[in-house]
Amino acid sequence: EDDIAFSAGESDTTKFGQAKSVRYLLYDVNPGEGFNLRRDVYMRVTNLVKELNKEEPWVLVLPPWGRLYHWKSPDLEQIKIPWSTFFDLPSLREHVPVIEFEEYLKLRGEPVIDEVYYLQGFKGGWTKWEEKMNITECNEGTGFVQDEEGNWYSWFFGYEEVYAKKFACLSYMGHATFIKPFLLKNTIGRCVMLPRAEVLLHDHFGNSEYWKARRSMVFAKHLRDIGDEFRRENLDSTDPEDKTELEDWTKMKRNHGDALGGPYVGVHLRRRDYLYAREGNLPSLKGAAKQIKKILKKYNLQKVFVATDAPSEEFEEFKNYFKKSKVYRFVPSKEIKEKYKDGGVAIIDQWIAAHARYFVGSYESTFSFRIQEEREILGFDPDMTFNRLCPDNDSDCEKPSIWKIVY
Ligand SMILES: C[C@@H]1O[C@H](OP(=O)(O)OP(=O)(O)OC[C@H]2O[C@@H](n3cnc4c(=O)[nH]c(N)nc43)[C@H](O)[C@@H]2O)[C@@H](O)[C@H](O)[C@@H]1O
Repeated sequence: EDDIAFSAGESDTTKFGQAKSVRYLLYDVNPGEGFNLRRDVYMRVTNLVKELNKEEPWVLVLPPWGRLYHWKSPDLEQIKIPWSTFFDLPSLREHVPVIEFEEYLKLRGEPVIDEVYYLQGFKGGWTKWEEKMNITECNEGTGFVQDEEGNWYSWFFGYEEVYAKKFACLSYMGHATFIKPFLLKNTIGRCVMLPRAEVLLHDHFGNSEYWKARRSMVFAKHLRDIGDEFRRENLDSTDPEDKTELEDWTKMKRNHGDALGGPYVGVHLRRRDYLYAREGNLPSLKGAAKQIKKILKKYNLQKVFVATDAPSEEFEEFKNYFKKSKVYRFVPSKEIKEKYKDGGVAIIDQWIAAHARYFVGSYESTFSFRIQEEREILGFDPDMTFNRLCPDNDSDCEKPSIWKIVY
C-alpha cells in the first residue's frame, strides 16, 4: 500500500530532477459537522493537494472518522475509524495521493505533527469579500493545550500519544488553493495539520475538478455489495437491468438518461434533529407518504425504499400510510453494524436510494445532496433526481438546485 501512496512522490522526484522528500498534509473539520459535509471538505482539500503536487510531492493524510454527533448507536466504539471502512482507497488515490493516519504514524515512527495552523474567520466577520490570511491570536477556545516541554496536545482523533510541535491560529478568508504559497514557503515541517478545514472554500464549485474529486470518492466495495444484495433480494433491482454498472471512475462517463434505475422510488426522509434545524421545510410523516403515493402512481411503481434516520416507531407509522405499496428500509444485522458502524449503514442507505428509478430527498440535506451526485455519476435523468419532499402547507414548493455533472 505504501508504494501506491508514494507513486506520485516518485514521479515528482523525476520531474524535479532532484529528490524532494514527501510532505504530509493532515486536516480536520469542526466537530459539529456531519458526515456528508465532511465529504465536501475532503473534496476541497484534495484539490489543494493536487495543486501542491504541481510544485513538490505532498501526500494527504486522511483524518480518522469518529465522535460524530449523529453516530450514537449505543454499544459501538466509533472512533479511529479508517477511511477504508467507508471508501475505496485505490479510487481516492487515482485523484490524489492519500494515506490513512495510522499509516502516517507508522511511516513517521514517532507520533508527531510538526506544525498546526488552526483556521478561523477574521474577528468581527467581514463586509467585503477578499482573499486574505494572517497569523493572529485565537478567536475562541481551540482545544489545543501546551505542556511544560512546549508540545501541543489536542483530541487528535483519539490518539492520545500524538502531539504537535508548533501551533498557531490562522485567520483565513479564501479558496482552498489560496493557502498553497503559505504551505510551500512559510512552513517547513514534514507534516502540517489544518484543523477547521471547512474554512477553506471550494476553488470552483461544480466544475470538472470538483467532479473529479467527487467521482474519486467511490464507496468501499463491501458496502456497495451489501446494498446491491438488498436491491436484488427486495427491490428487483440489478445493475444490468437498471443500466447502472460501475466502471473505474477515471473512465466512466455517462449521459443523462443512460441509467434507468430499479423499479422503486427512493426517498431520503431526514428526521430527528433536522425537524428542528429545518422547521417549516419538512413534511409530516403523513404528508410525506401522500407525496410519495403520487409519485408511485405517476411512474407506475409499486415499491418504496426509505433511507432514514427515523426511529422505528416513526418508520412504522410512515409505512402504515401505504395500503397498496410495499415500503422497505435497510435494517443491518448485528455483524454489519459492528463492522461498518453507523457511517457504513448510512452509506448503504445512500447507495440503495441512489439506484432508484426516481429519487426524492429532504430539503437542503447534505445526505440528500450526496445521493443526487451519485445519481449524476450513474447517469440518471436530472428530473428523476433533483426532487425534494415539500412541507404539508406548500405542496408546490421550490425544487432543489440542479448541479449537473461536468467532465
Ligand atoms: C441539522 C444539520 O443537519 C446536517 O445533516 P444532513 O445535511 O442531513 O446530513 P449529514 O451531515 O450526513 O448528517 C446526518 C447524519 O444522520 C444520519 N442519517 C441521516 N439520514 C440518514 C439515513 O437516511 N439513513 C441513515 N442510516 N442515517 C442517516 C447519518 O449518520 C448522517 O451522517 C448536519 O450535517 C449538520 O451537522 C446539522 O446537524
